[in-house]
Order: sequence, then C-alpha cells, then structure tokens
Amino acid sequence: MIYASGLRKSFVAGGSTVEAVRGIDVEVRKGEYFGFLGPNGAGKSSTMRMIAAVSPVSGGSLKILGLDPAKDGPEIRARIGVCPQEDTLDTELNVRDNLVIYGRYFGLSRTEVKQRAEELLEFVQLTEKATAKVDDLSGGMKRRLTIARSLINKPEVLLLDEPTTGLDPQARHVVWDRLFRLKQQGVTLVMTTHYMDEAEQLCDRLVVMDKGLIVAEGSPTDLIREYSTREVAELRFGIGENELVAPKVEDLAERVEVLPDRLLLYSADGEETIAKVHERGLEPVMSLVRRSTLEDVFLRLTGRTLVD
Ligand SMILES: Nc1ncnc2c1ncn2[C@@H]1O[C@H](COP(=O)(O)OP(=O)(O)OP(=O)(O)O)[C@@H](O)[C@H]1O
Repeated sequence: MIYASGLRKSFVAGGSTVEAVRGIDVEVRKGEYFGFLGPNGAGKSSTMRMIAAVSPVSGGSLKILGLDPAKDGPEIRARIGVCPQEDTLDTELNVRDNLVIYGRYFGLSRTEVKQRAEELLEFVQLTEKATAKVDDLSGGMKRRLTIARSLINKPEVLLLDEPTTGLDPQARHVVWDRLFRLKQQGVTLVMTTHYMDEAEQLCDRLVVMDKGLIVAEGSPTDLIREYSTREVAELRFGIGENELVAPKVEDLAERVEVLPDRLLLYSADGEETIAKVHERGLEPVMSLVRRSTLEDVFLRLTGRTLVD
C-alpha cells in the first residue's frame, strides 16, 4: 500500500536547512495498522505529510497505492483519508453538515453524501448529536467527528496524526474501539503517536523514529522482547539520591537507567530484584514492578524518554 525507500524531507528555514526526515525505508501492507512512534520533532508528521501527497518529497522514492505523489497527487488524495492532529472542523456548521460539505468536496452526490453521513454518524456514535454545533461537542466527540470526516470517501488507507492526543482516558478508549472496528472492515491505517500504550494497543507493526531516522522496526511485542527485559523494577530514593544509589545496584539487574525521578532496574523478575535491593540495606521511598513497554524500548534505543 505504501512503499518508501531512502525517503528524505528537508526544509529551508531562516537560511539554514532542517533535515526532518533523513532517509527512511518503510513498507505498509494492506489491512495492517502501522505506526510511527517517536518524540516531538522526530520527523513523524513530515513523513505523514509526504504520504498524504501534500508535501513534496525531498529525496528517495515514495509510492502510495502504487502511485507517485509527485505526479498522481489528486488520485492519491481521493483514495486516502487524512485525520489531522488538530481538529479542523467547521464551527459554523453543525455536526452532520461538517460531513456533508466534506463529502461534496470529494464529489459525492447529494443522495450519496446524505446516506454516507448517516452511516458515519452512527459509526462514531454521534447520531444524536447530528444537529449540534461543533463547539458544543466534547474533545472526544470532536475527534470522532474528525475521524468520521476522514472516512467520507471510503479511503483505502487512513492516515491518523496523533489520534488521541489531548483526550481523557475514557475518550481515548472510545476512539481506539472505533479504530479496531475499522480494522475489521479491512482499512489500512497509518498513525503517528508518542504514546507507547496507544502504539502497543493499535499497531501491528511500527517503526521507532528519532531525529529523522528509523531506529527500530517490528511488532510491539517483538520490539519489547528484543530491546528490553521482561520486567522493570522502578525505585525512587530521596531527592538527588537516585544517581548515588545507581552504582550500588548496577550488578543486580541486566541494565539500570537513571531518570530524574526514578531508577529503572531491568530484569526477568522485578520482585526478586527489589528484594535484593532491600538486602543491601537500601530503602527506596517508592518501589513498584511493571512489565516492559515500548517506552523502555525507546529509552534503550535513544537514551531519552518519549515525553522528554
Ligand atoms: N514547515 C517546516 N519548516 C521548517 N522546519 C520544519 C517544518 N516542519 C517541520 N519542521 C522541522 O522538522 C523536524 C521534524 O518535525 P515533525 O513535525 O516532522 O516531527 P514530529 O515527529 O511529527 O513531531 P510532533 O510530534 O511535534 O509533530 C523538526 O525539527 C521541525 O521543527
């Protein structure tokens, strides 16, 4: 569905060149949920805009649905759906009309667009809000409406830029549920996120990006298995003490990371690791055991946390 090789994007800003994407290889298969995971400035949005055929490629090659974005931009844009990070809904219009106007823009007839709008309102559970003003919707409802709008042309590929940023946990789960349903319908989804739990929940496969490059690729489970241990013991000592304690526990785990507020001890058995810490007479003010996540993978690969 999407094939990129040595893909690059650079911007000239204020006389200097910013290399936003520095040569990446990506292949997205039909029906797959594919993610770009990375911190702010990693180059995710720049990549998505090239895939959406709204930003020209600076180097390398890119094919979307077998088409060349430099030549076939209009056809690509007609066959994909784009859900931007910011809600760009028309606040002058009610909920239903936001879909209707968008559908007309895609060339759907009045009858087609009316039917499609009702289907989509139902799909995103906004039928009861059809005549409400956009400004009266909650953040989660606005996001669902934006997703519905991006589906108006029955896209083969849906591009989602940070689908749940800014939503509360319950609203995020409702969005995720709708995205799971789209998968059942066979839609290919490409998303960016800097939430590791979102990537773990939704993505079949993902690439971790940092500073314009891909630093790892695989399914969430494979990445965790490859770059982390099964469990992580998180320990907090007194203010400023974490760094002092770190050398004293280094031999108790496969790896120790010192974060500003915590020590992370990577091992197969977190409880056992904490017990050994106590045996050394070290008393953390907080300790817990959790399983490894993509956040740990990212920390291992880049030395930074995703939310830096
Ligand atoms: N239009 C532009 N002009 C100049 N520089 C840009 C432009 N768009 C992006 N950049 C720069 O390119 C780099 C990558 O930005 P990009 O938005 O692709 O990252 P991102 O991973 O999507 O981050 P975010 O999560 O903040 O959207 C950043 O250094 C950014 O400042």
